[in-house]
Amino acid sequence: MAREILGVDRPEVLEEAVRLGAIDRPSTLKEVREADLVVLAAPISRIRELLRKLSPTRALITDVASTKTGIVREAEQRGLRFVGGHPMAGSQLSGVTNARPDLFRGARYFLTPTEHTDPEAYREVSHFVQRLGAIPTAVAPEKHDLLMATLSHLPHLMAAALLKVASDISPEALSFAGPAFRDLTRVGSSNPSLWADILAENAPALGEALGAFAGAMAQLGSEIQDRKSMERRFQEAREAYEALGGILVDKRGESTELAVPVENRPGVLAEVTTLLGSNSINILDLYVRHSNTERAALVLTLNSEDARKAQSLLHAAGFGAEPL
Ligand SMILES: NC(=O)c1ccc[n+]([C@@H]2O[C@H](COP(=O)([O-])OP(=O)(O)OC[C@H]3O[C@@H](n4cnc5c(N)ncnc54)[C@H](O)[C@@H]3O)[C@@H](O)[C@H]2O)c1
Ligand SMILES: O=C(O)C(=O)C[C@]1(C(=O)O)C=C[C@@H](O)C=C1
Repeated sequence: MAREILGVDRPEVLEEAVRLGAIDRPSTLKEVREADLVVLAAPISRIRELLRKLSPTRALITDVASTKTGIVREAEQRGLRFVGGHPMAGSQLSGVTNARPDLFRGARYFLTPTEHTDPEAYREVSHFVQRLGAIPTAVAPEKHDLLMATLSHLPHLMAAALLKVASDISPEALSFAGPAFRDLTRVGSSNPSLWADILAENAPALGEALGAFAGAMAQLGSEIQDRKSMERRFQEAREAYEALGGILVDKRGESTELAVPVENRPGVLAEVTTLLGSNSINILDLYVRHSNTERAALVLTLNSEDARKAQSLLHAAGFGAEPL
């Protein structure tokens, strides 16, 4: 039987989703109660409301919300066939126009089963996640929320705080900011109502994370004139940074990181990406390693066969390109 993807949202969102090919046709909550799989991708407070509106149903339901404990509890209280989910992918952008088919490729995707989760339901959702190109990772809902408090929610609060501190200096202070400030504050432009929802939902765990952060800042503050201990702190920070998980590339296809040193000039990123794209080389992940404002290295993650091809194409075009 042919698969059909239905969407439920405001009419203008559904119209755009059909135009982009994200859904086959608009639908209603009543109709999706009969679906094989329902993915709830609304703000957290709306997801709780949707769980209530969908009950009772035998459909397998999952969600993508950034916090898990409250939603999983609500679904279980309603006796729904539910497996909580949370993709560690996305951006500060929102709305269907920013949807991308490759958004989840290589990303970690948390699933939060509990002792009440039907193993068959878990297998089905896990299979769905793998079909999106993501890597399912099981974790208990409470542990998930504790981890996210530090790894996602605290950085969003920090971005808001940094932007406020700089804006308070003087009206033009922000216009003088360099790459470090920009890197640290990107998520400060995230959707305000979505983030108000996420932060309120995870307030207890976030309180702990904020306390730990305030303690760490106070400690650093007390040591800033002690060069030895500052050096040790930055050495520790550097080692922790090296251990950061980035995009998870599917281990079935071996991958290689290629560093491409470039000058900071208009169009340089487009030159590299167009060269690779026009030779059918897919960039699995990309980040910029800054050294100063004149030069930087583009670090490209490619599958190993593509990396060899990319290296010779880049050399022929006058770029350096060395595996890391
Ligand atoms: N943006 C990210 O980076 C990211 C990453 C992982 C998880 N999430 C989670 O994904 C969820 C959605 O976030 P987003 O960034 O995609 O937001 P978004 O604003 O892009 O999309 C949310 C959509 O939900 C719709 N909606 C709101 N109430 C609804 C209802 N009652 N019924 C049907 N549709 C409704 C909105 O009209 C909108 O189209 C949130 O729970 C968020 O925590 C976001
Ligand atoms: O990259 C970003 O802009 C994000 O905010 C993505 C991000 C995060 O890493 O914190 C934000 C919220 C989601 O729940 C998952 C991922």
